[in-house]
Amino acid sequence: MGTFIVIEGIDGAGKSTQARLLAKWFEERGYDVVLTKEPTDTAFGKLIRKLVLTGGREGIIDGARISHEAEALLFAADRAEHVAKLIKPSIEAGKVVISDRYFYSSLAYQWARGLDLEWLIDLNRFAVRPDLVILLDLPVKESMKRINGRSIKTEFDKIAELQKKVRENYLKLAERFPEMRIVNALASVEDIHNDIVALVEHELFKK
Ligand SMILES: Nc1ncnc2c1ncn2[C@@H]1O[C@H](COP(=O)(O)OP(=O)(O)O)[C@@H](O)[C@H]1O
Ligand SMILES: Cc1cn([C@H]2C[C@H](O)[C@@H](COP(=O)(O)OP(=O)(O)O)O2)c(=O)[nH]c1=O
Repeated sequence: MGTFIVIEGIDGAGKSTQARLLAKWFEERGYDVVLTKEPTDTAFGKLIRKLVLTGGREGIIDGARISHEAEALLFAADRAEHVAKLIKPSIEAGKVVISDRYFYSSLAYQWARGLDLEWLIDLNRFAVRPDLVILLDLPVKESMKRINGRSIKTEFDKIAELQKKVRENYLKLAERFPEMRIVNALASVEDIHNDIVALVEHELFKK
């Protein structure tokens, strides 16, 4: 059996940067690595980008934004395909799977949208549990600085407010899910990478 590692955190926390570095670290040690992300690049992911992640007309059906419940179901559908077609087969083939976001994103974000946490957990029960989840934690102000210049999808303050709630949710989830480990993402890229490697070595190779 392979290994399944997930990187989580608010937008701009450094997930994709660290996922890439961790993938390289495993590759240099001879592992067969699958680096992947959610939302995926499949038709489901494209539908999410069209219906959920745009502030424009595309996210509107019959004059109203799509509901938060429909959002949660779209993310779950995308994830179901991701698990069935890529994650499960890769783990079974003995590979190291590294995913930039997973169902913890649905819990943190859709919960922040006001949906019921227990419903979200039930909805995502099909999703195989990772061996390790790295939660990159940093203040929203810092993440905002990092993504400044990226296309802002809605009004800035509203995003900051949502991200604050999402950050708090992640920290609460880390108390509930023992596979989640908090890493201080305020450090340099290199220091964070070293912290992640130390966790991987400690958590996955201790036996
Ligand atoms: N530790 C860090 N310190 C400063 N800037 C960083 C750090 N890690 C990543 N960045 C930069 O911040 C931005 C967001 O990083 P990224 O890895 O894309 O985050 P995410 O995938 O979580 O949205 C990028 O421009 C990246 O180069
Ligand atoms: C996977 C997932 C992401 N999201 C949110 C987090 C991000 O703000 C947004 C898009 O993720 P992001 O990582 O920014 O992907 P991309 O850069 O490809 O658009 O979707 C959820 O709300 N629920 C989920 O289940």
